[in-house]
Amino acid sequence: MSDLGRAADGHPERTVGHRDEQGPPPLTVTDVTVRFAGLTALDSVSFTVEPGSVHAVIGPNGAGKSTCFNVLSGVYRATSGSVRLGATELTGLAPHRIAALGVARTFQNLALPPHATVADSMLLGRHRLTRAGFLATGLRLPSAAREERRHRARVREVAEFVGLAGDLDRPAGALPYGKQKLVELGRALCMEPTVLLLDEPVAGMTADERRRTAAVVAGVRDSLGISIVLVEHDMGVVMRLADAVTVLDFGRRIAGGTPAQVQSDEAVVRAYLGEGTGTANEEATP
Ligand SMILES: Nc1ncnc2c1ncn2[C@@H]1O[C@H](COP(=O)(O)OP(=O)(O)OP(=O)(O)O)[C@@H](O)[C@H]1O
Repeated sequence: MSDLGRAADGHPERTVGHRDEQGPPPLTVTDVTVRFAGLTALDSVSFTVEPGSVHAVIGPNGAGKSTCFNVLSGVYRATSGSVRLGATELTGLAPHRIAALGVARTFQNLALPPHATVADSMLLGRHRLTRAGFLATGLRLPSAAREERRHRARVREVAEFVGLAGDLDRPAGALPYGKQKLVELGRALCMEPTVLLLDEPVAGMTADERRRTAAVVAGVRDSLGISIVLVEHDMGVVMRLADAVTVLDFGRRIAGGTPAQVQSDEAVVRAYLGEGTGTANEEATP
């Protein structure tokens, strides 16, 4: 894969890179249904994540967002329907196979090794790209050392992109929460994904951290051309970042379109009002 693109904060010195000419393939969700012992968590949901776009999946509590995320990442198996990346069927594949096909994810709750440095945490993302076997690495053969140097250089580039260049040698667990979330994002980027699945990336963050993270996510799309699926409660971030929005309610897709379209959609407003948390645009300014 190519160099990283311009950093999300628009840092002028960083080079703009390009992904391959064709960009990532579309991620197509078709008629996905998930049932848990009598409860239909997703009911024939379809949407397409266009290449290089941010596609948000929103909805009131219990709407099926997490279930949808878990189907895309392979944690849950759809009862019926399909998920395809380009022509490749992802339905029923194990999470590591889906990751190996270029669909990386972050977690809603932090999933970092507590004492590892930022660099080592992000290096974990390079695992599937590592060629040297255990033996070569264990024996510290020159080929393995060369490969590790290459991966560490890449980790540095990614760290710079997400704004963590100054934190590489610090224990990830000692960083402020917002930065720890960026380490997770960086680790996912280190996998060189074509699609990034973000599970509530700004949950629990301060306003400043939210803004910074949103800028990094926008940079991932704009500079790297990676498609992003964003499951997020923060409407301000969704409305600012998303190119397209799918709205779920009680497991059904009740609306889809641009942020402006879904914001004024009656069914969407009703769904959010029904939850008693206000309208979909209540939190429009993060
Ligand atoms: N593993 C499971 N077993 C049984 N039921 C589940 C499971 N996971 C989710 N559900 C149910 O499926 C429905 C959809 O839940 P889901 O967590 O996908 O919604 P959500 O939109 O992510 O909600 P929230 O915003 O509260 O996180 C809910 O009724 C939930 O209780």
